[in-house]
Amino acid sequence: MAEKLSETERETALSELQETGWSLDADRDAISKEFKFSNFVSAFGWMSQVAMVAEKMNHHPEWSNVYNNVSVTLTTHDAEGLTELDLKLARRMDKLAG
Ligand SMILES: C[C@H](O)[C@H](O)[C@H]1CNC2=NC(N)=NC(=O)C2=N1
Repeated sequence: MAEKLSETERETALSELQETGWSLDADRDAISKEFKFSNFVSAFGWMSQVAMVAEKMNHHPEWSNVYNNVSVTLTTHDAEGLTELDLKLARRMDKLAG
């Protein structure tokens, strides 16, 4: 099982991820981001790609979609906080969003 990030690991990762629009929800030890697309089909296409990646990783996002907007929160339920898996999925999401 993935281990919770150390304080240093968390800070290093956050300073990188904040540059692409992720923010920390300190209460939940989770990271969140709003992804905006040009329309619903682009948003849902991206969600489909991410779903395949998430299933392969066995690490799943909390997300909701309204038209061209997808709100994402990542945390590791099993560890009750942020782990390397959340960082990995966040980076994959950014990459797939282009
Ligand atoms: C049994 C299964 O491995 C677990 O429930 C997985 C599935 N997907 C998961 N996704 C997330 N985000 N956190 C988890 O702890 C988690 N655990």
